[in-house]
Amino acid sequence: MQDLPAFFDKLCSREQLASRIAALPRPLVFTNGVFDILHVGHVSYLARARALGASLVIGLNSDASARTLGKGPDRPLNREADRAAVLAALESVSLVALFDENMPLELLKLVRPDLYVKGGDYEIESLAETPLVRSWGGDARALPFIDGYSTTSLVRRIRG
Ligand SMILES: Nc1ncnc2c1ncn2[C@@H]1O[C@H](COP(=O)(O)OP(=O)(O)OP(=O)(O)O)[C@@H](O)[C@H]1O
Ligand SMILES: O=P(O)(O)O[C@@H]1O[C@H]([C@H](O)CO)[C@@H](O)[C@H](O)[C@@H]1O
Repeated sequence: MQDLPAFFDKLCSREQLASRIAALPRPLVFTNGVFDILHVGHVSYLARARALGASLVIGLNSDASARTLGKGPDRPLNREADRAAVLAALESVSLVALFDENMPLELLKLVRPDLYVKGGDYEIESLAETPLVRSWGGDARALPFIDGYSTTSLVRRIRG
């Protein structure tokens, strides 16, 4: 594709990560997920996350990684490059980096965010990410869950 929109610059390879992270304003907020079909729960959550800092980095599960999470045999429906581009188009998002592991721990060690967030569908104190981020003086917080919105329920409705 030629003449890509500017938001494609927010997609970041592992090789570029250190220099791109160093250039972002702090405090830096980090979250991760699959974000298969974007919905109002996601975009509200990401806007709230961004408002807690000066930049927001997304760790995005690769397709291979997402397939291990038990969301269904045909998930993710959107490929990683497409999920990354949709997130990058959001004003709230500063950078999107893929991760291939089951959990984003190696990526977190490279980014070293000031704040780690997940939605209220997670018990933040029980996540392995929480003590890791606190080990360098950062913190972790759960953000409000907006009831009635999930990719899985959307897929069920579309399929009748
Ligand atoms: N309705 C919602 N309100 C607030 N945050 C949400 C909501 N849905 C998802 N999130 C957050 O967005 C991030 C990505 O979530 P995820 O991709 O699992 O969305 P999902 O819609 O729950 O998908 P799925 O149904 O496939 O599990 C997670 O950190 C999650 O906590
Ligand atoms: O989109 P999801 O399913 O909310 O994202 C998952 O979050 C997990 C969480 O960080 C607990 O460790 C993570 O391990 C998984 O790889 C997905 O990103």
